[in-house]
Formats: sequence, C-alpha cells, structure tokens
Amino acid sequence: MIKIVVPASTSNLGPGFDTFGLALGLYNIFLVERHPSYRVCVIGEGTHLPRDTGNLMVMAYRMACSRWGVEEVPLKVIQINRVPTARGLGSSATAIVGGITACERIHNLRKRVEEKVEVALELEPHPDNILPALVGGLVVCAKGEEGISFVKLDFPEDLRVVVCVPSVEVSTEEARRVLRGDVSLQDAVFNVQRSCLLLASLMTRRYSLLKEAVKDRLHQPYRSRLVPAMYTVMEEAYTAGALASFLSGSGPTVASLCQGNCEKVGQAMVRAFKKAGVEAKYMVLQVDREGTRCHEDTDVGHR
Ligand SMILES: Nc1ncnc2c1ncn2[C@@H]1O[C@H](COP(=O)(O)OP(=O)(O)OP(=O)(O)O)[C@@H](O)[C@H]1O
Ligand SMILES: N[C@@H](CCO)C(=O)O
Repeated sequence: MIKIVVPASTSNLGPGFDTFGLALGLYNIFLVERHPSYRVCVIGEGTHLPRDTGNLMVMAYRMACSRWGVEEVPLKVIQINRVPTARGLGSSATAIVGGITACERIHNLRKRVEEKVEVALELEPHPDNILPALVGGLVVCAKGEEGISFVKLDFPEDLRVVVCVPSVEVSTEEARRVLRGDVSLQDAVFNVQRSCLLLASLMTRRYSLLKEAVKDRLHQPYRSRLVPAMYTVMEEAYTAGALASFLSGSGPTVASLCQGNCEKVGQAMVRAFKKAGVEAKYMVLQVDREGTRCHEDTDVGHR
C-alpha cells in the first residue's frame, strides 16, 4: 500500500489572484493499492464525496494514466481527509495531486513538476493551489503559452497562518462566477503594486507593510457578498494583533498571518463570524515546506 500525504494550501494571499499559493501544515492522506475494481473510502472531511470513478482523486489518476500513456489499473483508495471541503483551503487540489502522484508511483514513473501541473490544470484551471500542494512553501506561478512557470520561495519561519473556517460552504465555481470579466486600469495597478509589495515585505521581513500589501480589488470585494461579515472578521483579526488578513483562496475561510497572538486572533475571528450568525472554528497552522510525500509499503499510521 502506498501512503500519499498532500498539504492543504491558501491561495491569492489578497492581491495575488491565481498567482500566489502557500502550503499549510494540514494534510489529506491517500492510501492507495491495486484492486480488482475501483473502490473509494472517505474518512473525516467530505464524507459526501463520490465513492466511485466520479471521485476527483480517481479522475486525476485516470487522466494522468491516459496523458502519460500507461494502462490504468483499478485502485482501492482510502482517503483520510483533514482539509475541509469547499472552504478555500485547496481540498480539490489535494485530490488532484493525490491522483497524479498515485499514477506516478503505481506505474513507476518519474515526472517533472511541470508535467504533473500540466495534467492537473485539465481538472483545475488555476495552478495556485496545485503547485504548493506539490512542492510546498510559498509559490509564485504564472500560466503561459509555453506552460507553467513558477518559483518556490522560503516563507518566513516565524510566521503562522491562522485560518478561520466558517460552517458555510462556497464552491470555487460559484466564487469565480461573481467576479468581473474586466477590471479598470486603476484596480489592476492597485493589485500589481500590492502583489509586489507583499513579496518584497515577506522576503525582507518588513512585517509592518503586510497590512497594506494584502489589500485587493480584483476578487475580495465581489466575494464579500458570499462570505458573511468577511471584512469585519479581517478587522477583528487586525485588532487582535494579526499582521495580515485576507480571504483564503476563493473563501469562505479567512486567513491571517501572525507572529504571535495566534490564539487571540483565531478567537477574535470566530467571534466576528458568530456575531453575523455563522458558526466557525480556527486552526493555527505552520507553513508546509516539503509538499507531497509518499511512503511505500509502510505500516500506515494516521499522520
Ligand atoms: N478531498 C477531496 N477528494 C475528492 N474530491 C474532492 C475533494 N475535495 C474537493 N473535491 C471535489 O472538488 C470539487 C470542487 O470542489 P470546490 O472547488 O468547490 O471545493 P474545494 O476544492 O474543497 O475548495 P477549495 O479548492 O476552494 O479549497 C467538488 O465537487 C468535490 O467533488
Ligand atoms: N485563485 C483561485 C483559488 C481557488 O481556490 C480563486 O481565487 O478562484
């Protein structure tokens, strides 16, 4: 049996829409072995997920087999999910990366990251959750005619990510539908400035700049109507000592970067959601620096 461990991720980080992704120390585990027919068992988050070939992990496995010219063998998959689904924490990316990695391992292939991303993009067209799930750390990515370009950067070790996960679900599809197809030059410039400032302030540890650097005009203003009290939750996080606060991916989770005060920030965000009538929970997470890892023929413990 092969154990594939894939990290959750938060993407966009405010202004870097479809560009920035950060791997988180929260994992979905896929236990995989050859089997006479496809079988999927889901433990933990997402018990509603399909148990057959309609499961995204299996779809990704089959897609990789087809693109890489190997004959698929049916799999038994046990998913141990810790990443909440439809919350902007890259759950679908873990499934896609899990399936592609299963193909690589089951069929003894060695593929470059770029080749894996190419397959993944057929199932999820934006790379900002896929790449951190694969390689870990803070990833800057760009999709072009020649394929994917990306750089993995070292995220400051002293920062934690406090994620506040509300009980409401928002699908990525819905959260992309509410966006505008065109943007003004002013808004484009606003986001370019802040995206660059965000990377510069993280790389030089100038944390006092982060609050300005995570402001966004391309997606958060439109998504705020899908996420009750979104801006209030961010404000309360700042009051409690957060350095930066933004919508995690397409939401509805709100993520805050903290150097200290993690519990205080988490509790403040939960209270703000509650005031708006929404139950929520928080988690204090490290950044994952390794990305997807595999253990073969091991005694499978639950990580
Ligand atoms: N762990 C998983 N295993 C298998 N399929 C999944 C998993 N997580 C999500 N999916 C599938 O991905 C599809 C798209 O999910 P969606 O983008 O709405 O949520 P998400 O990926 O959990 O959210 P996000 O990417 O914002 O974290 C869902 O229909 C679901 O079937
Ligand atoms: N960049 C994507 C991430 C989806 O999780 C979006 O914001 O729609």
